[in-house]
Amino acid sequence: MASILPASNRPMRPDKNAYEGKRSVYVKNPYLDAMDEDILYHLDLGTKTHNLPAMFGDVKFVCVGGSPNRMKAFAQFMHKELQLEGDGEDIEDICAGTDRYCMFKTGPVLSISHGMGIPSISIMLHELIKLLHHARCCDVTIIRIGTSGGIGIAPGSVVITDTAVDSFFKPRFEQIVLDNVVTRSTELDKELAADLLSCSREIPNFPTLIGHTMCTYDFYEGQGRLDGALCSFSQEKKLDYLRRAHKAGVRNIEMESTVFAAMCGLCGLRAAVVCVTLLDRLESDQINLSHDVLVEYQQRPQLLISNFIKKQLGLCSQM
Ligand SMILES: O=P(O)(O)O[C@H]1O[C@H](CO)[C@@H](O)[C@H]1O
Ligand SMILES: O=c1cc[nH]c(=O)[nH]1
Repeated sequence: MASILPASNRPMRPDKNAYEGKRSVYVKNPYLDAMDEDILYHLDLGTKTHNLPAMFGDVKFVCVGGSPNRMKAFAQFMHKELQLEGDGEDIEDICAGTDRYCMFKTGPVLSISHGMGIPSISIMLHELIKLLHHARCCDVTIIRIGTSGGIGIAPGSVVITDTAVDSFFKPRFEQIVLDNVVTRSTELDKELAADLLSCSREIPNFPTLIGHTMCTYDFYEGQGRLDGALCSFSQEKKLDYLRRAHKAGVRNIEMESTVFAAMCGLCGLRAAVVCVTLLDRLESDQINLSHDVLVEYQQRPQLLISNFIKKQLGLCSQM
């Protein structure tokens, strides 16, 4: 397997301490500057049709997650938490002209849906990162707030990812570029993860841990489930695989973290992945939580991130 990390693909970490000084959002594409216009097709935005610096120049926090409703609810929640004018209920979808993704802005917080899986989030990230670049944003923190399957931990636990790993438990994301395999690092910002963990400690009854997150290309066979339309392995093989994953430090499984970590790292974004676990995969495959429990679990990463953002903005007394 080719393992290529050319100089132009190495992470750009311009500042020693990410919390000090200005940190720009980088695009790593020599062709972009020469383009007369950049149409962000899947976001229904563009450099000629929209004044991106005016619309987005003040963005400091970007939160992404699979579901449009979750990301709208998060934007409305943040609106209230930041005590912005109005009740936020009528918040507008900036990407209403497309039904691929939805995007909401409340103060310095942007909330965007990315759909399910690596190809879907990858397209959104290309256009989001270009948007942040065109808008001349700096010091942006990006956080994926998602759901996942836990391994050996109680459902409802929140996992803050230190490193995203692939299905072989390796900290890498393999992107096919033309007919080459380009391997990119999936390290996330350790200082940010530690800050999020300490923030979680201030919320009562809030089980949180730091661990590796495994990112797969599929929800069923790809995550070792026995309940898909296809299954070509035994219960014993499934448990052996999940136990090996646990031994390698994996505490949860989802479907976007490797490409998220790789792209954000390369483009100078301080990034974190915070996912609640919906079940313990050593116990079951089916998600049979009641609607209310599911909603409450999905709110956990939102609550943590809202507290974190408020602290970063100096709106909380504790930090
Ligand atoms: O909760 P979200 O953000 O959708 O993410 C997780 O849920 C989906 C599968 O149900 C996958 O996209 C997985 O990564
Ligand atoms: O088991 C799970 C639950 C949520 N999301 C996943 O990708 N896997």
